[in-house]
Amino acid sequence: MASLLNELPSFSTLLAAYGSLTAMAMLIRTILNEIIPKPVQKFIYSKFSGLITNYFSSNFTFIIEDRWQAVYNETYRAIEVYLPTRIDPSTDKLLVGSNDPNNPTAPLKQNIPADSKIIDEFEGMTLEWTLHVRESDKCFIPDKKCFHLTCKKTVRDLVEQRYFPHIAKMAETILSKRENLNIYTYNQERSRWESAVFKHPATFETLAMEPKLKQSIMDDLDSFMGRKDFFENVGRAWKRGYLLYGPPGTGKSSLVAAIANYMSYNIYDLQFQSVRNDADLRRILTSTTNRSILLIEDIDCSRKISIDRVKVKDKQEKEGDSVDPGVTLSGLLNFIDGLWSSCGNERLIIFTTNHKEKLDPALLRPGRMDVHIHMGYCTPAVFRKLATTYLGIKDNKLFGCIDDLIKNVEVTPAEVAQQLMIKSDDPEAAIQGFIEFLNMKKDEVGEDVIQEEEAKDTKEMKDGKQSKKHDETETGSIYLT
Ligand SMILES: Nc1ncnc2c1ncn2[C@@H]1O[C@H](COP(=O)(O)OP(=O)(O)OP(=O)(O)O)[C@@H](O)[C@H]1O
Repeated sequence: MASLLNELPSFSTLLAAYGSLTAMAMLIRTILNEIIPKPVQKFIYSKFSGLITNYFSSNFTFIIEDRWQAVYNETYRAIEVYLPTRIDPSTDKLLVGSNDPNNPTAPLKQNIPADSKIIDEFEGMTLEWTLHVRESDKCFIPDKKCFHLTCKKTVRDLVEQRYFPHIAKMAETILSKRENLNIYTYNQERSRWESAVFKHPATFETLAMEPKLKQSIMDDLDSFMGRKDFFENVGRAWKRGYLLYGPPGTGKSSLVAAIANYMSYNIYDLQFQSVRNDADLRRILTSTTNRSILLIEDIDCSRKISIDRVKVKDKQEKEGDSVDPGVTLSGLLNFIDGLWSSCGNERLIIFTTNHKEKLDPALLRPGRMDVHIHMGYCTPAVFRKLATTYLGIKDNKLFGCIDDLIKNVEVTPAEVAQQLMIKSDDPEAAIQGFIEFLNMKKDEVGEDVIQEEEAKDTKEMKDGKQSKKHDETETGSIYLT
């Protein structure tokens, strides 16, 4: 032991060695500082420290962004639905609010604010969630959102195999039990869909329509709903396109509401003015969810979509490739029945128009919109349904007289409803008032016009053609392409 102590360097020798080493290190550091630029030093340091932290850290982080390549990320969507159900009382921050204008006292909805932590427990694992939002500096590019899920490295596989499928399943259950439907509108400034609670009272029960027409629409919807295998087997995208056309006030919007209520689908109401171009349209459409209705109302009024495609092409040729054609019909059709149509399942696409004749023929080609539904003027059957709804009566001695008048006067269900509502507490007076209204309308149109119509109808009958007024304009019809 004594000899070992003798062999150890003395304290002064150690001190001297330490001094020289320190001086050498400082010299090397000064030389490196001189030679290596600061940004490179920083980079090397961050990589080095990152490696050390990763090596020694026992945590693993999954990052789930809102979009996955070209489409909305379904995993992100499931987390968005599931996570608010895991908010516990210890949370120190919460987003709260309501989007139900019909019910201001409805229970507050809760959501997760950016950068705050949510802890979830699953099968003995502790999982820490944070929502990160990166604000976009360009108004037409949406903010980037992502969830970070941090867990122990040791349970990473378990999280992938058990926890994520659990979230997907839970989200589906939550969505299937949702009490309210939503209606979405696209906010161009914030580049995102924004929702409000959709509580429209229209149902197939309240809708006044020719019974056969109504039944055939319901049958068509039934044969669409829940038939994933059928659509797969016949090689079609699980989508259905409806074109509703007819004069204003014949119930096109009411039918859309009735369909949404019948199917329990949310509505995405798209105004073409808020779409810049086809790329924008594709991004907007791929951000909609399954089991929903994409509604484009008054499609004939969309200046952009009805731009003559030949004119755009001419302009492009004249002014070079820089001309942005905006939204083109082909861009829209590509989503309806082109290659992009297979993105998403169980979707209805509904266009409405007051002027079918103004639509681009490409949209009307067989197979494009699967079903064309004509919403026509009031018929005796439609009147009776409205009388039952608004006056609570199924029959009246004056109904025969109304039937005769209705066959000769173009009156919309909206007009009928309005008239009947005036005296809904006194059915007799309401019926009398309605007859007066019909007579007034008849006089306005003028006897000679009616005679002209009748002469035309008779001629068409003689020629073997069907009367347009009775076939389409009045009664409504359904046409499967
Ligand atoms: N077929 C109908 N059955 C019951 N109510 C109807 C019907 N058609 C119209 N109405 C009543 O008239 C109102 C207006 O109808 P709606 O907005 O559905 O017509 P529209 O065809 O969509 O009109 P527009 O083309 O102007 O948008 C509705 O709120 C509803 O009360």
